[in-house]
Amino acid sequence: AVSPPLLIPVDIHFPLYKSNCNFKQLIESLKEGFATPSIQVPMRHHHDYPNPPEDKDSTLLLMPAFNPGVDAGVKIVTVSPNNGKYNLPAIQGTYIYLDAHKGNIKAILDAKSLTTKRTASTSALASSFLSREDSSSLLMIGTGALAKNLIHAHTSIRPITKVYVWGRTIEKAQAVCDSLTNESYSCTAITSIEDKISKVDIISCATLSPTPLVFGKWLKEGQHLDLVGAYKKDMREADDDAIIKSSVFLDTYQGGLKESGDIVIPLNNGTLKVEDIKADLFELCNGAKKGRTSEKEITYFKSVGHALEDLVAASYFYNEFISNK
Ligand SMILES: NC(=O)C1=CN([C@@H]2O[C@H](COP(=O)(O)OP(=O)(O)OC[C@H]3O[C@@H](n4cnc5c(N)ncnc54)[C@H](OP(=O)(O)O)[C@@H]3O)[C@@H](O)[C@H]2O)C=CC1
Ligand SMILES: O=C(O)C1=NCCCC1
Repeated sequence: AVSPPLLIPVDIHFPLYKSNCNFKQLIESLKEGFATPSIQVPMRHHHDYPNPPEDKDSTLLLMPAFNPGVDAGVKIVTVSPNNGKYNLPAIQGTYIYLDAHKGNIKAILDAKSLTTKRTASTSALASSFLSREDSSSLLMIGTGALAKNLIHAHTSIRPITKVYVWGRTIEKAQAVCDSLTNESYSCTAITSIEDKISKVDIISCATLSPTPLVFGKWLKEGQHLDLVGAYKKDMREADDDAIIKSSVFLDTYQGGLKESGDIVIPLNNGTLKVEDIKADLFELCNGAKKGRTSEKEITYFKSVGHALEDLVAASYFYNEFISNK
C-alpha cells in the first residue's frame, strides 16, 4: 500500500510579510471575507491574567475561525502592555492555519506580523466606507508595531499627501517617519496632538493608553476617527464628547459591544445607545448598511479585532508564500 504524502506545514515569518503585503489586495480580500456568510467565528476567549513582575495585567486571546470545506485557523496571542520597556512588542503569538476538509496544518504564521497587517488593513477597509474620498491628511497617534502599517494601509486607499505622527517621545515619532522613505506623502513628527488634530482629515490611534488621547472638543466636521487600541473595558482612547459628535461604527458587534472602554463606558453611562451604532463591517461590506452619508459627518470607527480577519489574512499570506516558492 502507498502511504499518504506527509503534509509538512510551512513556516511563515517576518520577511514574507514585509515584502509580500500589498495592502490594496489584502483590504479587498478582507472586504470579500466580511461579505462571505459561510465563514464562522465563535466569540473569542479574552482572558486577563495577573502578571506579578509588572503592575499591569496581561491578556491572552484565543481566536478560532473556520470556512467550512475550505480553511480554518486559530490565533493565540498575548498582550503584555509593559513590554515597551524591554524593547519587545506588546502583541506576540502564533497562528495555526488549517485545511478545513482533511484537517492538516497548512502553515504556522508569526501572529505579531499577521496581526499588524490585518489590523491596519481592517482600519483602511473601514476608512474606505467612512472617510471622505478626498481625505489628504492623516494624524497617526502611537509609534508601536501598528503605526507604520496603519500609515501604509490608510495611504493606500486615500490621496494622502501629509502624515503627522505623535508619540510619547518625539524620537519614536521621528523613527516612524524616518522608516517611511520614498513615499508619495510627507511625514512629520509632532510633539502635541492638540496642535494638529483639528486640521487633519483622518485620525488613527493605536496605543496602550488607559485614558483618552482624543477629545471631542477638538474634532471638526468631515473628519474620520479610527480607534485601534483600548482592547479592554477599562481602557479608552477617545472621550464621551467624541462619541456625542460622531456617527459610531464597529468592526463587529460581537466583540465591539463587549470588549473596549471606548464603547462599553459610553454605553454604561448613557452617552451611547446600542441602537445609535450605525453599522459593523459585516453590514458595510455586504451592502446592508451605508457608511458616511454626508461631507460634514464625523465618523468614529472602533475595532477590537476579529478572527475572520486573521483567517482571511493567513490565507492571503499562505497563497503569497506558495506562489513565491
Ligand atoms: N483593534 C485591533 O484589532 C488590534 C488592536 N491592537 C491594540 O493596538 C494598540 C497598539 O498595538 P501595537 O502598535 O502592536 O503595540 P506596541 O506595543 O508596539 O505599541 C504601543 C504604543 O502605545 C504607546 N503607549 C503606551 N502607553 C501609552 C499611554 N499611556 N499613552 C500614550 N501612548 C501610549 C507606546 O508608546 P511608548 O513606545 O512610548 O511606550 C507605543 O507607541 C494596543 O493597545 C494593542 O493591544 C493590537 C492588535 C489588534
Ligand atoms: O488580535 C487581536 O484581535 C487583538 N485585539 C486586541 C488586542 C490585541 C490583539
